[in-house]
Amino acid sequence: MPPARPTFLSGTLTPFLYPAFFESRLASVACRSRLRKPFQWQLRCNSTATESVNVRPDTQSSRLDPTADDYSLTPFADRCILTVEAGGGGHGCVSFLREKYIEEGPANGGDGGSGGNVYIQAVRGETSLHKLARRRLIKAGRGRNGQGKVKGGERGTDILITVPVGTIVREIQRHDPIAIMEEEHWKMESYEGEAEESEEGKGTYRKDRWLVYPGTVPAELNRMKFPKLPPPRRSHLAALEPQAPMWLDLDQHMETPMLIAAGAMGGLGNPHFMTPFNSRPKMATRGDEGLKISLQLELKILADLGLVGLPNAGKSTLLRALSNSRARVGNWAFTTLQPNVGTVVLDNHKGRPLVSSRNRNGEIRENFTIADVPGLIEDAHLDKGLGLGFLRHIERAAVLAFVIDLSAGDAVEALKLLWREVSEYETLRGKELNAETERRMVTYNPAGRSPPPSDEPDFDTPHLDPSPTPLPFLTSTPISSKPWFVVATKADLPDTQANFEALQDYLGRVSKGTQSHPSSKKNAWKRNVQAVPISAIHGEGVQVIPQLVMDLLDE
Ligand SMILES: Nc1nc2c(ncn2[C@@H]2O[C@H](COP(=O)(O)OP(=O)(O)OP(=O)(O)O)[C@@H](O)[C@H]2O)c(=O)[nH]1
Ligand SMILES: [Mg+2]
Repeated sequence: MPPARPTFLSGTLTPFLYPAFFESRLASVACRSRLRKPFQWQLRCNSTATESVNVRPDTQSSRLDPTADDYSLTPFADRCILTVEAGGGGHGCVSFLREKYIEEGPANGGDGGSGGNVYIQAVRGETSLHKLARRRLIKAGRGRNGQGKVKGGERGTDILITVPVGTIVREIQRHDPIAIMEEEHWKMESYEGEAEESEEGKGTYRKDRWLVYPGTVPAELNRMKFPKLPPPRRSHLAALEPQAPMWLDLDQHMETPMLIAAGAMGGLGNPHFMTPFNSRPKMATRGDEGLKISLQLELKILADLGLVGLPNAGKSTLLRALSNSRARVGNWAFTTLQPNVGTVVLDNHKGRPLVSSRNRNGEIRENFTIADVPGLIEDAHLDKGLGLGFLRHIERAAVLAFVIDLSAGDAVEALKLLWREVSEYETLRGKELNAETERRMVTYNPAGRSPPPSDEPDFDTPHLDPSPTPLPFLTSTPISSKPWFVVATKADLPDTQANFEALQDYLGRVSKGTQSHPSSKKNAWKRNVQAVPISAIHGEGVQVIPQLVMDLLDE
């Protein structure tokens, strides 16, 4: 008599889970996938229908059971430090009208063009910051210099930085040349006083601010009377810049870019310095330097679904089964060494969507993303294996799927081990956060005493530090309070059914509250925790996952 059919999310289980079925057909595939490890090959194939299996290991690979060299590696970075620089202004021009019969015409030098602006835009479809991580400096174009015949210089080219939705932009340090010039200007104003004012508002020659007529010799330069420097000017677009220090949470797709650094103003041409006493001024001002800001970009949300599992559990195969990803799959631990983010298309606009769901803004969801991270091992929270970096990625997924290999021993124990690591990490992060809050706490400082030395970032440094200290990692929702479910994989292998039933029974008790949550955290999420049996290698059982993820994303 066949064993009783267990009920699952979709009602009944597909036939691949039945021992009689896989012994005759699927064991051949299992053997092939294990051929790359000699011990397992012997173990497995001794027990099942090995004689009928005549499969050469690397010739019959499929998309879901690829050979180890059939993969594409997508570069990935979830954090980067970047310096953005607004374009500097072009210089003003010193020129005079020259025409037939007008030998010494009036000044006609044009103003310099303003520098290009730097914009940022969060767009759907981007999943990584690796392109920006490669470029440490992003600079907008400089304005062109003014020309004769009162021709103004051309504006510098703007730069648009595109980042994935869910990026947090934090400022580390900034160098604002206009702020420095403004300060200098007001100091001069107050010190010089009226005595200087009466002297025709005379200024002095400064090489960094003035440009003189080409060919002016030093002796002539000493005799030249320079007017007072004009007050520093900011582009009117600077009013649209976010307030300093910048902290942007770009958690939505942006239709239009946002300005983060406005280009500097161009210098003034010589007609600006004409006076009744000097109709042919031989000086113009230089263009201003652009604003420089060091920014730390970090992905707050890595993906909608994060796959958590022991090494070799089948996470990358599951990612391949759900998306078009070509993540590397191999029958050994730590095949995956950096996160792979795949996109599951729900609606390709070619008929009825796979799942119809709307996000919090009411927009129809066309896809969702999955992050396949390297496997966790015992004591991963102590940075063992590939350690803390990957626990940090798990922290940034909205929903978690614990991938458990049904053929690798007690599934409940495996789940408990994973949760233990995750919750230890959560405790560690909590402690780090408390220390950080204490450090930033404002202490009462009675008037008259000098304030304690501050280690806050300096927001107006004369020169930017080329390799600034990174800011602490962002904090997000505690992992245990995220919605989660279990993907019980390799259900096509023999003797996995009892293991699955025990797992389902355990999760039922956790949901009802008769069993403590595997993380042992108080506010842990445990509303109807589901277990989905699948065979990722055959793409069976995975169809229910998109709907389940959509339901949990709406939680
Ligand atoms: N029989 C069977 N084998 C599977 C299934 N899913 C994955 N495998 C095999 O299990 C092995 C490991 O699969 P991976 O997807 O690389 O596992 P992983 O969890 O990504 O491993 P790491 O990247 O090392 O953490 C491969 O040989 C797969 O072919 C399944 O559903 N059934
Ligand atoms: Mg993998």
